[in-house]
Amino acid sequence: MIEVQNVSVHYGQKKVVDNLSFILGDAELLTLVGPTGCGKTTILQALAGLIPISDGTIKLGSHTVTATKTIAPEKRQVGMVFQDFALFPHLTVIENVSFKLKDNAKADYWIELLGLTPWRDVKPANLSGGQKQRVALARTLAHEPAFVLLDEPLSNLDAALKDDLRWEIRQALKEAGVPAIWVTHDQEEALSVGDRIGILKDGKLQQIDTPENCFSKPQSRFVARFLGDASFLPGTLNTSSNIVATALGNAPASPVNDAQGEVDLLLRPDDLSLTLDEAGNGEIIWSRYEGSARLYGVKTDAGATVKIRCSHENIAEPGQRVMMHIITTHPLAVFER
Ligand SMILES: Nc1ncnc2c1ncn2[C@@H]1O[C@H](COP(=O)(O)OP(=O)(O)OP(=O)(O)O)[C@@H](O)[C@H]1O
Repeated sequence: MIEVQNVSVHYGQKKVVDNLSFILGDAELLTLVGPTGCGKTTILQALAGLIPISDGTIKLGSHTVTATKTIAPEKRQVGMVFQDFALFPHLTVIENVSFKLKDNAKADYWIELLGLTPWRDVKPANLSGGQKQRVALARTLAHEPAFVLLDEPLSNLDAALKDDLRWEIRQALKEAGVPAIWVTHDQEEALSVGDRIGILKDGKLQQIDTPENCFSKPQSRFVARFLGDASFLPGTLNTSSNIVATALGNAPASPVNDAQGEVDLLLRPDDLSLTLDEAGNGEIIWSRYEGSARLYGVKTDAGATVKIRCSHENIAEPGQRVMMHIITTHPLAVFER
């Protein structure tokens, strides 16, 4: 278990992590996202013991760290995985994974589990990026860490490789049964691999919850925008029925911070249908081809702009009139105007 309570970190006078608190259960995977410079790497470094904290408490199993009572990184039993793999170039895969291990069986176990057996006696220069990252993970897990910190582990890899490897890494961490924190700048990655996701801004945790809750019940417009395409459509909330009425139809509402009366409804691009219709309620202003889908920017007749994602077969051009309807049936977040 990792327990972080009211932790702050300063670089000189500048507070870069501000009153951070969360508890991570055994085998739980937390993904941390946020704009560049928001403090993600600093949090990992503080947990690893590479930089001191200026306030608060970190509990790592039986160890407790404070601003005045620190514990050396090598005593924290931390496993770290970096974007640049950090392998020894002169050692083979098995030598890298079993480095400083007394028992090679653990190295063999993770080499096999991560599909590296055919490359057991090969040096890193002869491996692909994905294979190198598997070796780095095998080495980390073979040393039986109490917790694992991953700093952008996939950012040096091709898009095609990332999808499979993110699942393999998640499965391996679950197999190891240790708590892990995975820092990424890729919102989609954070939403898909994390048991929970934490969204940071200026060193402060804005929200920490399941990916589903953070995406569909964001506690702020910042979180709503950061996790995906977000349009805000004016509406009026009926608080007794929790239905919001908008120019594009009614929808069940999930009010944020007791929003009421005149509100803005959060719409994701899949929450709306779109058909060509001269007598419709808006006009296409731009279109973006995405391969399997098309994303449209549409101006409603009332003057709001919304984004709508449709099948690639649904072709509309800027300037064409369209009819839009809200099609989602689950409650949508509404914010005070
Ligand atoms: N050694 C340092 N000395 C002074 N300031 C630093 C140092 N390292 C980082 N910072 C500052 O601390 C803040 C947080 O940096 P950090 O690297 O943790 O952000 P990040 O969220 O990981 O960013 P990115 O997504 O770009 O990697 C930034 O404003 C950065 O400029």
